[in-house]
Amino acid sequence: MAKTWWELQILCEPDLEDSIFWRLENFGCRGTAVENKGNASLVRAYLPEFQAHLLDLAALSLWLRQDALCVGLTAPALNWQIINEEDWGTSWKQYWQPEKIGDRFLINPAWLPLPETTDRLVIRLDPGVAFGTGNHATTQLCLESLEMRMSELPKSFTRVSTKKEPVVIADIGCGSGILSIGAVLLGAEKVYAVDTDPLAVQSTFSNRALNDVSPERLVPAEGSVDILQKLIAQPLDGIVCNILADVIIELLPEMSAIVKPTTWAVFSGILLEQSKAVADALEDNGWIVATLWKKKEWCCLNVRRS
Ligand SMILES: C[S@@+](CC[C@H](N)C(=O)[O-])C[C@H]1O[C@@H](n2cnc3c(N)ncnc32)[C@H](O)[C@@H]1O
Repeated sequence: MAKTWWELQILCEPDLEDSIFWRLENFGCRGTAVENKGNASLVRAYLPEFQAHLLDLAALSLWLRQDALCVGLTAPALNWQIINEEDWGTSWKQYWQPEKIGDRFLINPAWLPLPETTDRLVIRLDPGVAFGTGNHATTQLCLESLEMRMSELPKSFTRVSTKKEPVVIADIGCGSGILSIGAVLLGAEKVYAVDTDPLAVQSTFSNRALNDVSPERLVPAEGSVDILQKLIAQPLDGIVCNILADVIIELLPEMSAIVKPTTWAVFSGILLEQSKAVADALEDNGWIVATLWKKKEWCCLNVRRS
């Protein structure tokens, strides 16, 4: 575990938030938060000190500048400082507030009290070092798609299943487990949550406990489609996969082994300009693209097997 961390502070135009989050995620940052500063946004992110040299931070600054100038926006200002282990966990938490997503979800940070009354499905989260606080457009698109897909399940369906035909889902690239927990709350009988990053798997385990989801209903595992092939007893009813477009395209052929003619899937992590390449790859691998939903520069493809 790192003893010291870089705290990065990026003051930017609000329209740049998503591309900055994505850059930071790829840079290896753990935990990002955003605060409104008048007409601007202040993005904070944290990275173990040993993972980046000053030169890397300078390069990051250049990338952020280029990303902004490419879309005709003002270059953001990046500042950094070193902070201690004890401080990093608490420093970004104070900027992360409960957030409603779609018609049915409320994301509640683990350290804040639950609302006294709500008609929403509450996902309690402490993402720790994993991606998935719910404030990224791609996560929101996936939750909204799951909501739409799974609204056919009986309204009375809750954690205690009474449903005759269980819905079994895989969350590929689970991060904090936010989509897996969302799927369980919407009525999935069982969700397999896989991620190649062991810290993400650890985070999904913790969030499973935090949301009182039983180990039978949410099964986290380190790996990708390969591990799913070993874990599942029968083909999946649904897949949700929020990873980068290139990774999705690479994983598609392997997915054929875990689906059946009625399987549906939600793919996100796709920039609008990459949507055609992903849609073509999906069709080449036996999927029918039903809808494309967009938010900011990101999109989500809702697809089905037949
Ligand atoms: C954008 S995050 C999504 C997290 C969460 N599902 C959400 O929607 O907020 C993508 C996750 O995919 C994981 N990942 C990257 N490549 C992967 C692969 N080939 N197989 C499985 N997971 C992968 C990363 O470690 C990361 O946690």
